Amino acid sequence: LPFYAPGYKWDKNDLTYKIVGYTRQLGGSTQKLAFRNAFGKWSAETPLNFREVSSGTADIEIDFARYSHGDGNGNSFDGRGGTLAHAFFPGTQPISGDTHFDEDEEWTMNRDAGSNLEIVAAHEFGHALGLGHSNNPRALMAPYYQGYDPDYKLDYDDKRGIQTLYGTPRPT
Ligand SMILES: CC(C)C[C@H](CC(=O)NO)C(=O)N[C@H]1Cc2cn(c3ccccc23)CCCCCCNC1=O
Ligand SMILES: [Ca+2]
Ligand SMILES: [Zn+2]
Ligand SMILES: [Zn+2]
Repeated sequence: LPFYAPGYKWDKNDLTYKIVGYTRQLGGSTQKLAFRNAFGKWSAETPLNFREVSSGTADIEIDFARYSHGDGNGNSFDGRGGTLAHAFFPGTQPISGDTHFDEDEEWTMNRDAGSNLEIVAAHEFGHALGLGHSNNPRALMAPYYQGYDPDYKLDYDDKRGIQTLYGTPRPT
């Protein structure tokens, strides 16, 4: 079970997220839905709940940025292609859990072109919850974007990693 960052996890099940910035390439409601669905993949396998907030601070802050954008030297984006997005592991820093998307990518939804925002978001949120990369090429947490899949889902590997951190859903 080496596929998660040892020690980094949230110590609560109710997490908040805030969409700080949007891309101009997709409608705002499309982006909200993409993030909601991406969080839903993880909440379906754990006791975690995600709530969007529009003011104040949140555990996970989502934004789009390009090249150097103020979160440390090694974290600059690189224009179209290359790195698509990145996220910070859970923790107590303001940047902990934050997720950034490279604005220079072609962000798409529901079509086989560019980079699918929901799938990339689901990968990044895995990091924001404490997962590292998987060496299973079929896993969502694999380090390479696997292209558009209208029926993408968590691989067994992803479920095993997240449940190691947070356990399984609790009966309501
Ligand atoms: C998993 C994904 C959602 C997030 C990861 C980054 C990541 O792990 N974030 O948490 C990502 O962007 N991986 C690169 C890895 C990568 C592939 N190449 C690269 C060329 C240069 C730099 C990086 C890459 C070859 C060319 C293809 C470039 C376009 C696709 N890019 C990738 O798959
Ligand atoms: Ca890029
Ligand atoms: Zn960043
Ligand atoms: Zn990653």
